[in-house]
Amino acid sequence: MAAATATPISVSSHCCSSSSSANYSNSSSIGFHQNPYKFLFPAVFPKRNVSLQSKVNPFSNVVLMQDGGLAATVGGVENEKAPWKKLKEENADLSVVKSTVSITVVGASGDLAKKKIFPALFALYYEDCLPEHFTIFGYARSKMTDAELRNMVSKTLTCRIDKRENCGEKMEQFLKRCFYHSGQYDSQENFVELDKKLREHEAGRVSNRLFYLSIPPNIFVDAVKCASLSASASAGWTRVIVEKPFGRDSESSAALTKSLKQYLDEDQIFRIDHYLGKELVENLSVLRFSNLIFEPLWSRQYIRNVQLIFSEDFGTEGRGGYFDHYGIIRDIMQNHLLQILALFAMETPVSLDAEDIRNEKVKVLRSMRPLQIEDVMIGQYKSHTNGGMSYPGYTDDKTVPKDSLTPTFAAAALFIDNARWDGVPFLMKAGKALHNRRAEIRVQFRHVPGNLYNRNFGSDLEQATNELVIRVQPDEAIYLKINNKVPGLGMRLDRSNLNLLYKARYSKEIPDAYERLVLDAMEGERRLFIRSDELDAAWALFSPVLKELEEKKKTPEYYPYGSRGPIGAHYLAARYNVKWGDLGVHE
Ligand SMILES: NC(=O)C1=CN([C@@H]2O[C@H](COP(=O)(O)OP(=O)(O)OC[C@H]3O[C@@H](n4cnc5c(N)ncnc54)[C@H](OP(=O)(O)O)[C@@H]3O)[C@@H](O)[C@H]2O)C=CC1
Ligand SMILES: O=C1O[C@H](COP(=O)(O)O)[C@@H](O)[C@H](O)[C@H]1O
Repeated sequence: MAAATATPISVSSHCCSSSSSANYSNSSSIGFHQNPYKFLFPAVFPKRNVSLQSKVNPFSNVVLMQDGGLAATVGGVENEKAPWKKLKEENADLSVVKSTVSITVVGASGDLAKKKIFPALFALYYEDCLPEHFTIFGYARSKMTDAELRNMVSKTLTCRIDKRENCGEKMEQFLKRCFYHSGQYDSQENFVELDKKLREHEAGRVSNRLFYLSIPPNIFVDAVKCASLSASASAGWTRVIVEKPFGRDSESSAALTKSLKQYLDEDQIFRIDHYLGKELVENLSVLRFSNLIFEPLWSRQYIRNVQLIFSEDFGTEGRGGYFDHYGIIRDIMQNHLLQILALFAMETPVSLDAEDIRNEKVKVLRSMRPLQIEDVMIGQYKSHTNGGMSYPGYTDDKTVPKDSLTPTFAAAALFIDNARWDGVPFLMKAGKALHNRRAEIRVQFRHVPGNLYNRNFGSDLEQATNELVIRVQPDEAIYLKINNKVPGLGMRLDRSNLNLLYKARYSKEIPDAYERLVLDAMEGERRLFIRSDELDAAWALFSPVLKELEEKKKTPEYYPYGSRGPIGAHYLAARYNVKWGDLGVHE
């Protein structure tokens, strides 16, 4: 980062309206070797908003310092352009900021690359969120020319930008920056070839390199080794985004971390959990820490239980081979739902800096009790016929063993043994092939003591419970269920929702989680990525029970494809005097 004494050449700008306390200093992520240029050549990225203040006023100023650094302040200038673009327009001296970013999608021929990564990169390009100089390389074993990669990418660019103005033109420009190199994941020679091509495109600029590992986990380490030894940036930073799964238990996860750290420093590793990039998950901290009305209620004193619910209305279609080795607990609970739980339950961090937030998340995870076998139930979907349509069971998938006991559904009760949350059940429920697709957090508050209106609620006091729902997807919303009087001369009570429905409140589309996360990785913002100690703490909670379930060959409770899931989930909740909030008529 520019020295505090450097004189700013005033350039104000704004690009992406994502919040971020991004760190441009590059001081801790500087390639595999010490980088002598680190303070002189930060990557030229559109600086995003840096504080909560900028959430309210989502525009940031980017200041080019005379020593070539970029600094950001929060300002009020509405300017949708990227800093580098603005710099150019204002004829600022760009010679000091001639750096470039090369993004290599390793596993470019695969499902995730097509479905998420290339569309996210294009969306970032469309929104002017990528730096002026960038190159994208696809890398995989499949033989492809640049033209074939571009064709593949253009066919699968079904992103949210599709219908926007100039989309076709932008896409053409974008595709011209995309290239392909075919190679093995364990061949240093092939990565040397990649390095050579990258250098040609970098054309002598200070290069920063981002590798996105979109490959099966068994080849993560090979690819990291080759990228590290043969294709890391010589002057700028090198970072690697790693996709889950990060192991399948504590031991394998620790082994993976150890292997990765042979070639990378911890701060070069960006372990992605795409749920952390979802808008409503990002908003969780804002909701808690910037509204006086919530934080005082955020404890065992007022909260009866918290529910983290994930459901999908499709099965493992096409991913059965992967899924059968992991199951729903590892696929969804140990990562996505637990990450949300940690953000929900952590203490107030010292600041919004990545390390402060991650420190608090680790603390809360380490205060949790490892999941006990009696506090978990598992299910598996079976085939079902409805209205002449027939839906396959999990084991009908050809890539799944016929006798598989892998859970496609699970419900669990977790506890945080600290002063704030002692005794409050945190219930998780996750399943595939259910009746709807949804991810949400439900917070059920305690009953009003000595409620004057008790008799107006009849016998079911549950009806009167206040509930805060944070619907992560679809139809992103935050709503609070309250009790009110029905207008009229009588005294009849009703239950209503105070509803912040995002699509009604905001016309701007919500970016895909991958856009936010890829941009964060390029900016060196680690807040939404998983640190290794977080990962260890997360596995410590689930590994023992996963082992026990497997050793005991616990049979899952079968539920029909498209149903609301197994009955056992209700019994589990009932043990803790909880009713799932997503089942009522007034969901
Ligand atoms: N797909 C998804 O929705 C999600 C995926 N993930 C994770 O992202 C990563 C990539 O996922 P996805 O794209 O679905 O994976 P794929 O199975 O599509 O694999 C990606 C690429 O890796 C190469 N590959 C596949 N199997 C092997 C193998 N056994 N040995 C060597 N290379 C192989 C193939 O490229 P080629 O043959 O050309 O080399 C393939 O195109 C995985 O870690 C996955 O767990 C995480 C969340 C969601
Ligand atoms: O990580 C995963 O997430 C997807 C669900 O992601 P979403 O953003 O579409 O909700 C899930 O289907 C997949 O099994 C899992 O690996």
